Order: sequence, then C-alpha cells, then structure tokens
Amino acid sequence: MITPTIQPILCLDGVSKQFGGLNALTDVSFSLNEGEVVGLIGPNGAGKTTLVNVVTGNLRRSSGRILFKSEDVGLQKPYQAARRGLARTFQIVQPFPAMTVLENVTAGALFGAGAGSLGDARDMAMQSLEFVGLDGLADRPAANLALAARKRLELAKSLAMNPKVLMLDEVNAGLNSSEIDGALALIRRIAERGVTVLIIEHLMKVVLSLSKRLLVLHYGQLIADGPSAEIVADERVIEAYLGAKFAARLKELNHG
Ligand SMILES: Nc1ncnc2c1ncn2[C@@H]1O[C@H](COP(=O)(O)OP(=O)(O)OP(=O)(O)O)[C@@H](O)[C@H]1O
Repeated sequence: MITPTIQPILCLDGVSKQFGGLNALTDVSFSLNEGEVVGLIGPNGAGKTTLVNVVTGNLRRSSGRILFKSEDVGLQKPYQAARRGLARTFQIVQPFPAMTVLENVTAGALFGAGAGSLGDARDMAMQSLEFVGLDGLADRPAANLALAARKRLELAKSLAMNPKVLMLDEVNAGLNSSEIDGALALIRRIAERGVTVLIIEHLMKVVLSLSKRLLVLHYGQLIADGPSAEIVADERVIEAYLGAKFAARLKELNHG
C-alpha cells in the first residue's frame, strides 16, 4: 500500500517582526501540514495576532521567509493572500454595518479565491451562510447582529474566500458556553472539509478539544511546538502561560 505523504502547506522560516524597538516575533519557524488543526497559544502580547498579520500580508515581516505551498509569499498583499487561500478572521469583528449579512459575505467571496463573477460570489456567500446557520438572517443589516452571530458572519466571510488555510483569531471570545459548543462544531466541520486550521484561543478546553498539536508563543518566541498532551505538561509552557493551577487540574483529570 502506498501511504500518502503529508505535505506542509504553510512554512515560516526564521520570521521576525519588529515594531520600532519591540520584538513582536523573533526567529519563528514552524510548518503546518495540509488538513491539520493546530492551536496557537500564549499570554497576551505574545505575538499571536502579529503572526497571523504577517502571514496574511496585513503586516510586512521584518525578516525571514513565509512559504505557501513552497512559494515565498513574504511580500504579498492581503488580497493576494486571500486569493491564494490564506484566510483569517479578525479578533475584533467589524462587519460593514450598513450592508446586509449577505452583502458582507459576498464582499468576502469577491476578495478571496474562486468567485469569477458577482453572481458566483453571491452563491458562494449564500452557501457559507447556510454552512454557519445564518442564512435566515441574510437580508438583515449586519449592524443588527448580536456578538455570536457577528462571529459567525466573520467565519462565513472567511469561508466564502474558499480558504486552504484558515486562521481563527479568538473566534470564541465573549461567547457563552452553548455558543462556544456551536462554534466548536462548526470548526470541526470546516476541518473535515480538509481546510488547514490555525486556531488562536485562550480557552484551553476549546484548544485541546480541537487540536492535537500546539504552538506556544512567549514574548515573540516560539517556545514549544508538539503534541498537545506533551505541550501542556511542558514546564516552560506551564511557567509562561498555563500556570501551576491548570497543570495540577489537568493531572487530576488525567489520573481521575
Ligand atoms: N501595530 C503595532 N504597532 C506597535 N506595536 C504593536 C502593533 N501590533 C502589536 N504590537 C505589539 O506587539 C506585541 C504582540 O502583540 P500581539 O497583538 O501580536 O499579541 P497577542 O499574542 O495577539 O496578544 P492578545 O492575546 O492580547 O491578543 C505586543 O507587545 C503589542 O503591543
């Protein structure tokens, strides 16, 4: 039997980003394989959003290489990233308030890969809205949506871009537990479609239920990259982010 080889789809090779004298990312290297769901964790200010921003061209990396399917995309603009299939959600969700839900997602489809015409883009947008369960609100102004629906709209927008890699920046922040369960189910369904997912998330329960692999940033440095079970037991990660209380609770759960 021939075992299919898993290809890296996105590689960061020694990527750094400075803001004046501040090192937001220092020499960060890792690869994401096609179809993987990987969690990116770290304390506030660790550089997680900056990492997404340099991958999607919203910020220019200071040095290092960013490879998408082996092509160096380190100098790309956000629309080029979207066309390649590198999509992301924003931590602070800001839909175009005067536009309807459908129009917002159609704008996403036009920005991304695959929509040849406005009609195509509307079809892709409608499919994305159905996928996230917002099709019933398609004609509502986006300004009227509550937070959980705005987060779904943000997801629908990035899905309408037909992504190969989807970077989710705190899509669960501010949601209640049943809304989080709904979001988790959606993210699983997105991953089942073969989309590679990088999920930035502060809720460890959520991260651990989605990803078998974790990346940990601390002061802009990647201090750990490996199987989730090993990472949460790593002393440096406990010290930098998880805290001793979390580690003890996890130990209890694993032994109880
Ligand atoms: N545009 C910017 N100009 C200057 N400094 C910035 C800019 N964006 C981020 N920073 C700084 O870079 C560092 C990393 O910020 P970043 O937002 O990437 O962290 P984060 O891990 O996403 O944090 P959080 O979990 O709070 O969202 C922080 O010190 C932040 O203040």
